[in-house]
Amino acid sequence: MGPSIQALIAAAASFVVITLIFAIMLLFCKRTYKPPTYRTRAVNRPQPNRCSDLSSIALFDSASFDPSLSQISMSELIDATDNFSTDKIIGDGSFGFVYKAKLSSGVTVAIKKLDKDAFQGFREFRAEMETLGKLRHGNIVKIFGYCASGLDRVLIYEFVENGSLDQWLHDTSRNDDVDGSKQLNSLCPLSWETRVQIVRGVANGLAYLHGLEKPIIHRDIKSSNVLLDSDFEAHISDFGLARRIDTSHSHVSTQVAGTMGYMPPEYLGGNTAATVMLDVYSFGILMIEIATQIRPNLPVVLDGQEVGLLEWARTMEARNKEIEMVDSNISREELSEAGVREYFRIACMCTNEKSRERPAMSYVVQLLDELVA
Ligand SMILES: Nc1ncnc2c1ncn2[C@@H]1O[C@H](COP(=O)(O)OP(=O)(O)OP(=O)(O)O)[C@@H](O)[C@H]1O
Repeated sequence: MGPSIQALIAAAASFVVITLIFAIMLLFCKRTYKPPTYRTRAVNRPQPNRCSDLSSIALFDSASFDPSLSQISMSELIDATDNFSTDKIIGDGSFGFVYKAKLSSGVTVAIKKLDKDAFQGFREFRAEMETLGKLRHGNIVKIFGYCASGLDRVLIYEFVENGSLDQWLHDTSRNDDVDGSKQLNSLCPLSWETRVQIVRGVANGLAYLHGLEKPIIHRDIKSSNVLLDSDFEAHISDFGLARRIDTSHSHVSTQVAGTMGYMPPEYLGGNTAATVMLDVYSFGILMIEIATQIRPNLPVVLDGQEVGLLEWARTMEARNKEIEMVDSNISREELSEAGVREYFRIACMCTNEKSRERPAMSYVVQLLDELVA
């Protein structure tokens, strides 16, 4: 009798111990599991910690928006997108999906529906409406209208036919032939001439933003925020992090945000006073990315060692090996040595460690005009 009671107690004790171990493991897994995500926007994204935060930012004053922008009803957007059907998705940004749709007027637009639970989404909506909503320039994407219904916020843009530069540079599926064989289509890879034209367009758009009476810092210049129209003309998009500088100041104090690989050293070091030189640096990195077809956050091998893209580009430039840096898919006959050298010289000027020594975008436009000529 005695041993069987002991055996029972031992069995019960082991059951309790095993259950406890399982419970602890479950708890641990729940805490550490993070769903996979390919959204990589802000390095420092403010999160709502009180309900009032969300409701105060959710309220908006449409009086500060440009009156020429159309306010579009949610029912029209639901009709145009088949109730935001996944078939209509053309992109996925940090704050929601982007849909392609035709409005009842017949205009084709890109519709960005901001995630309802994203606090930053409401800020993005306001920032876009209050900056981009008032801008008119050939190298800046046009906002067509908006929809604010309950907690839903939707931004409606002109549709830019050739999508983002990022896709043209890095999305290899674009090169897949129908039967899956890797055959480059006639536009891929982008020619050197087209790349220089795109760079010039972005420079022109930035020079416009920085030259406004109250300059605008974009703060997130990168290849996925450059859209290409049917003529491969560049249109700067995504003004969710943009800030206006007051006329009496040369900077704006703000939280550090942006995309890794494109942010200047002074900003990464925690300096929260953002100036237009922040965009100049990101633009220089973008120039290197466009020429080399290498993502700025990936390491490059130099003399058998992995280094950052910028360090590699600077070293190669110092060794007069600019042509070797150019994407190997571009025919060498297309390249002029002097032109490529000047291209990288401009990129290196823009990415100077010292922000004060970077050139103004208006001067960069001048240099690029001479390069094109
Ligand atoms: N006006 C537009 N016309 C055509 N395509 C667009 C337009 N706006 C956005 N897209 C597509 O949707 C994608 C997502 O855009 P979005 O600005 O939301 O995010 P992102 O810039 O790619 O990423 P993140 O938000 O992390 O910076 C773009 O890369 C582009 O392919």
